[in-house]
Amino acid sequence: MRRKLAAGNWKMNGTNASLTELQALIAAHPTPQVDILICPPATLIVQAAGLSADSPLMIGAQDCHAAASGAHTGDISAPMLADAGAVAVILGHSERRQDHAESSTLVAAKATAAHAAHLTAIICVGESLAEREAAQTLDVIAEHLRHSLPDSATAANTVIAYEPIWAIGTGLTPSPAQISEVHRFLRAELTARFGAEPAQGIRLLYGGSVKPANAPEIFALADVDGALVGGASLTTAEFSPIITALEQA
Ligand SMILES: O=C[C@H](O)COP(=O)(O)O
Repeated sequence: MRRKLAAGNWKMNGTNASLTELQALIAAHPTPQVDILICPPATLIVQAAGLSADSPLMIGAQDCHAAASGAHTGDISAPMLADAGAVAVILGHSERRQDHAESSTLVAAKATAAHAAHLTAIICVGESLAEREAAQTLDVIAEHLRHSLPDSATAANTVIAYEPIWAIGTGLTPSPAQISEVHRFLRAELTARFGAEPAQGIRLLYGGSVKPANAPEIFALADVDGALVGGASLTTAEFSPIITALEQA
């Protein structure tokens, strides 16, 4: 049985003042029936981890370097994130693939580093609108998955997030049939690579314009084990009902 996961990605948003939202979220969900993870910007990880230390809410990061330490100005390593209090790290988000030209091979190296630091790697895959319109969605997903996922991936240390690029921050979402098709495909690809039992345990998140209004329909789909939420994770008013919808799914 896969435990469901509501993950919030604050992206490049948030200052100390935003920690009041985190406090409110912790207070609103003292005994959640699902895992809750907030990935604030790196500058807030230490404070966020301190605030949530006595609660079930977990703190994650949004990226890490593939090396454990060294001359990489401006970068942060997986052991540093773990030391700061993070338990997970988002890797291969489309915004990093686009803004920083990150390849799937690099994502796999980062995931290997995350695993070595005992962080859960949340590995993102997803097609652009042009790729969907050219009927290349499953090919793109297969390529992302094959090359971004290291052999060290297990159900305990890896989560896959399907995020169609055209649905991120746009208010657009794929139809339930489109989400189901990709999640079914992801499960089949994982089964082919890792075997049925390990593949059954890996959680698959959907991400892209998840809001309180559409969360129940998305969470009702087979093989959707939760969500990676951007904009709606910034406030407790929006994220809390998404968590509740996941608990009730
Ligand atoms: O990591 C989160 C996703 O990019 C989704 O962002 P969004 O919920 O603002 O569309």
